[in-house]
Parts: sequence; structure tokens; C-alpha cells
Amino acid sequence: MNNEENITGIILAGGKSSRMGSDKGLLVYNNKTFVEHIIEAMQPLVSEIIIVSNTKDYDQFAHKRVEDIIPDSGPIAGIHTGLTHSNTPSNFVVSCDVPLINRLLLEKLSLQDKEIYDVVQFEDNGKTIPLIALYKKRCAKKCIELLDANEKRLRKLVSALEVKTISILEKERVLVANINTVDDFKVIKNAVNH
Ligand SMILES: Nc1nc2c(ncn2[C@@H]2O[C@H](COP(=O)(O)OP(=O)(O)OP(=O)(O)O)[C@@H](O)[C@H]2O)c(=O)[nH]1
Repeated sequence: MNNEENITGIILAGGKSSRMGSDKGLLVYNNKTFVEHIIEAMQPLVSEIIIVSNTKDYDQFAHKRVEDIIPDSGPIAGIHTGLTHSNTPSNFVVSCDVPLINRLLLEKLSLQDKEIYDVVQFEDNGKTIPLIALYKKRCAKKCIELLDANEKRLRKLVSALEVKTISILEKERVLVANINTVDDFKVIKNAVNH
């Protein structure tokens, strides 16, 4: 637990998983669902965990589950819902498809000067990772502005905010692996078996 300030952990699990063909957050890797791996990484750092999903399957994890306020509108809508339900100024926002994430990596996001930035995110080789990031609750306002304008691109959200981007280290690259397809999943399963 962060002693200076409480943080909320928001897990986005309301996507369609169309590339995977089954709900990504509920895939089992190393005997735990993807969502359980993320909960485990977040839990020591946060005062509350909120799962944003419209399906009751996520009630099994015994954390607060909330449904999208604006349905079928992509990750910005998920962030908007999570931040709206949060009771803390700072919030980890993590997608449900990064099962290798760990506490130390998330902690790095929270060690920045949080007063200055709306968003603290990672980047890997020039590619930003806005769904492993720390967002201020106040960003909910910008989310709703974009959704009202029918803008669903995450990069539009982040570029409209005060953002700090941290480059991940070579050894951390594996931790941010984004599992979108059956082939992506095979890669991490095979890595464990070797
Ligand atoms: N709550 C919520 N989360 C979403 C929504 N759309 C996407 N997400 C989440 O955002 C993260 C990134 O989603 P994507 O991988 O881009 O999209 P996806 O719909 O899950 O998967 P594809 O259909 O394969 O593109 C995942 O954790 C999704 O669960 C949404 O409308 N609401």
C-alpha cells in the first residue's frame, strides 16, 4: 500500500475480444485468469480495485464491478466509467490483456510527481502504452468530451492531457506483453514451458 496517498486500480475488461475469440480477461495462464494476475500486481498498491465490465462473470473476483456508463464505445468509455466510480485522485488503469504485469512496474507509474501530470504512461521503442498507466480522476471530463464528439481513439485522449511518458527498460519488455490473439497467447505459454 502506498502510504502517502491511496490509489484505485481500474481494470478494463469490457472489450469484444474479437481477435482472441473468447473473453481475454478470463483466459487462464499459469493457473490464474489474466484478471487475477493483474489484481495480484495491483493489490499491494491500491486501496480499491474496480473492474469495468458488463458481464457478471467478473463478479467471481470479489472486487467492485461496474458497467460502462456509455456502452460499446471502447477503452475511453471504460476509463471514463472507472474514473467516475473511483474515490481517489490517482488511478492505475490497466487493460485485462497484460497478464505478465507486476507490482514493481506499476509502482514506477506512481512514483512520478503526480501533482503535475494527468497521465503517466509507459512507452516501448516509441510505442506508447496508454492502457498500463496512471490517470487522474479529473481525466473523466476529457473522456466524456471526446465520446460526445464520437472520438474513440485513445491517443486523442492522451494527447489532450498533460502526460509523462516513461521508457520501459529492456528487461521490462516482457511484462507489458499485450495478448490479443491465440498466437500471442501461445508465445507466453511456450515461454513458460521452456
Ligand atoms: N470497459 C470497457 N473496456 C473496453 C472497451 N473496449 C475495449 N476495452 C478494454 O480495453 C482494452 C483494450 O481493448 P482492445 O484489445 O483494443 O479491444 P478488444 O475489444 O478487447 O479486443 P478486439 O475485439 O480483439 O479488438 C481491453 O482490456 C478491453 O477489455 C469498452 O467498450 N468498455
